[in-house]
This record gives sequence, C-alpha cells and structure tokens, in this order.
Amino acid sequence: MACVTLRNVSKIYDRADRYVVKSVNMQIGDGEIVSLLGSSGCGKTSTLRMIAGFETLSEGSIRIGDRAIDQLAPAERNVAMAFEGYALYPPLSVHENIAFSLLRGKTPREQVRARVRQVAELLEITDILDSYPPTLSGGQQQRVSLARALVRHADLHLLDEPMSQLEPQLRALLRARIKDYLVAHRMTVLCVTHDQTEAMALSDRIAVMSDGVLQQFATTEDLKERPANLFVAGFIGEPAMNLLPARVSHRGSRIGVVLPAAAGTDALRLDLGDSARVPAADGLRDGHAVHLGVRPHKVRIGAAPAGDNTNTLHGTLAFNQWQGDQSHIGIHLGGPTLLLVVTDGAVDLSEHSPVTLDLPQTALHLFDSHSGRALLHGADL
Ligand SMILES: Nc1ncnc2c1ncn2[C@@H]1O[C@H](COP(=O)(O)OP(=O)(O)OP(=O)(O)O)[C@@H](O)[C@H]1O
Repeated sequence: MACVTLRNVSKIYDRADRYVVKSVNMQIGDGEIVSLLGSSGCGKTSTLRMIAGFETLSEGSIRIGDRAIDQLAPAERNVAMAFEGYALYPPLSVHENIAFSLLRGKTPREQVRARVRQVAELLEITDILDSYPPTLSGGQQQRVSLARALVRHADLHLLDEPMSQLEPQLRALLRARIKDYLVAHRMTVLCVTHDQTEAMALSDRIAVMSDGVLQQFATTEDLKERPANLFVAGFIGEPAMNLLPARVSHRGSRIGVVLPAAAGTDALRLDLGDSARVPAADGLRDGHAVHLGVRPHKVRIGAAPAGDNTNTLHGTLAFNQWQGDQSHIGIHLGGPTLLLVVTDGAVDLSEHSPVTLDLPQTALHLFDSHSGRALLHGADL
C-alpha cells in the first residue's frame, strides 16, 4: 500500500475536441477511502480508467508511492479494479473467477479457499460459488466482480459504481460491511459513484467532479459546512441548499445582505455580524452580487431566543409537505424569494399562514454570483 498522487491529469479522447477530464490534482493517503462523486458524464470513469491503465493520459502523471505508473501496462500497476461492466470470465465458476488472480500469484490453495470464502460471505454470494457467470443476475455478477477485486492484496483498489445494481436494503447492509473490511485490511480505495449517500457512508474524503473538473476534495463535513463554490453547495445535501440571489449591504460596522423585495415593500436584510468579526473577503464590498446559501434543515421555525446571533424573518407559507419522517415547508419571504425549510416533526401550518423564521448567522453562506466561489461560511464566524 502507498499513497496515490494524480498531478494535472487530463483526458481528451481521440476524435473529441474537449477535455473530459481537466487538470485533476489529487493525493489519496495510504489506507484512505476516497469517492469520486459527480453526475453522469462528468469524467469519473475516465479518471478511474486512466489510473487502471485502460486509457492513456492526454496530460499529467500518476504515481503510487514513488512509482510512476502512467506508462506501465495495467497488469504491472498492482491495482485491483471492480468494473462497471463486471468483465467476468464466462467459462470459469464464480469461485474460480474470484480465486483467479490469487492462484496466478501463487498463493497457496488453502489460503485461496479461505480468502474466497471470506469475501463470498461478506458479499452474500456463498450460495453461487459453483455457478457460472452467464446464469447470474446483474446484481450477483456485480458482487462477484467486487469480490474479485476485494480478495486481492493490491496497492490500490478501484471500484466503479460497485453497488449500482443492488436492491437498496442489500446495498445499505453491504456498504457498512465493505467499509469495515476495507478499514480492517487498510486498503487504499478510489470508488466512483453518483450516489452521495454511498459516497458519504464509504469514504474518508470525497472528490466532487463536474464537467471534468475537480470542484472540491474534502470530508463530508467540509463539503456540507464549507462548500468551495456554488456547484458543490447545490450538489451536496438532500434536499439541496437554498441559494438565493442577494447583495452585500454594509450598515455602520455591520455586514449583511439584502434579498430582492416585491414592488412597494421593504427589502429584506439579513445580518452576518460585525465587520471586525467577518473575515475581510474581496467580494464583501457594499452592493456586490452574491448568492446567500442556507441549508433547509438549519432554518428554525419560530423566533430565536433573544441575544442569539441570528436573524428573525417573517414570511407566508407556500406549501407544507409531510414526507413520512420530515416536513418540507416552502416559505415566501416577499419578492421572488422562496425558502425551503426541513423539520423533523410535522408542523401544523396551512397555506398562506404567517410564519416566523430564525436563521442563525452560523448557518449562512455567501458565494460570489459571478465566479461561484465561496466568500464566507457562517460556521467559521
Ligand atoms: N471512449 C470514449 N471516446 C469518446 N468519448 C468518451 C469515451 N468514453 C467516455 N467518453 C465521454 O467522456 C465523458 C465522460 O465520460 P465518463 O464515462 O468518464 O463519465 P462518468 O462521470 O463516469 O459518467 P457515468 O456516471 O455516466 O459513467 C462523457 O461525455 C463521455 O461521453
């Protein structure tokens, strides 16, 4: 095992005229579990395939420890991969498929049997060890492909959408088991997924990609509390963060933002704090166009106790949807501004009711409307 370093890794496919992966820089620690997370087509699988050696790099370099691997054949890289298309050997039984790389590596037969048994139990496939791939369902084939990767000792394990074909309950069970297995074996892992629940459950850190560009590489907590830009703020978290167009507003020593108001009404002002306490950022000059970010579950319904660093707002209820375990509540704040609030319990409010809200300063984020860059996270105040 060793740490993995991607330096300025880029990919332009033959006959294509655009970067599908652009200058990705990333370092995965020894024994670290990382997920590449992003929407379909953002370049996750291309990145994985360049690391595995199934695609060439257009630019950049990849190292595992002090070995440059990007010019090596896939078999020389000591990287194990579970493929999206499974790539099982049809004439070999499931047991033989999983054992294949161990036997080729001259692992003693008894040890091979024990290790195959262990991953088969982990992935609930002991009952199909004597079956052949063409007779298996998609979900079974996927678990065999995963078992074949996990059984190996390799410097790096690459898992491409490893549980996409599984039923939600089985996926949740295996996710927890696989995480324990990866940690117990100190495996270094890069997993590709478009499922953020999976990424958060499995990973130490998550690399969020969009349009071939790495947007942020951080822990789940940082992605939620300190999103680097508007893309990450809107992508991470369900339901998504409220992102409201606003303008910075200085009033004496206080910094705040104003939200657009309906004709004939006062603009709504939110206070961020004393300018001495708010970190001086370029984009915080008076009148600057920003997006105000607030996570739906950080808004509290009802006025805050006096003395808190918070904002009390008044709005009217647009909708109140009970989701079985939480309420999704839309609130008109005047003008075009609609704020989504999530509460754990049911809330007894009907359409058009007046609502008082409490928005703590620590729950507010500001982003530059033009560049998308984060300017301020309330959690850091
Ligand atoms: N062999 C190829 N030749 C040309 N273009 C390709 C090739 N493979 C992928 N692409 C394009 O590169 C872009 C990134 O694809 P990639 O499969 O890496 O994305 P992804 O994030 O893994 O998506 P998905 O989650 O759908 O697998 C897409 O626009 C895709 O059409």
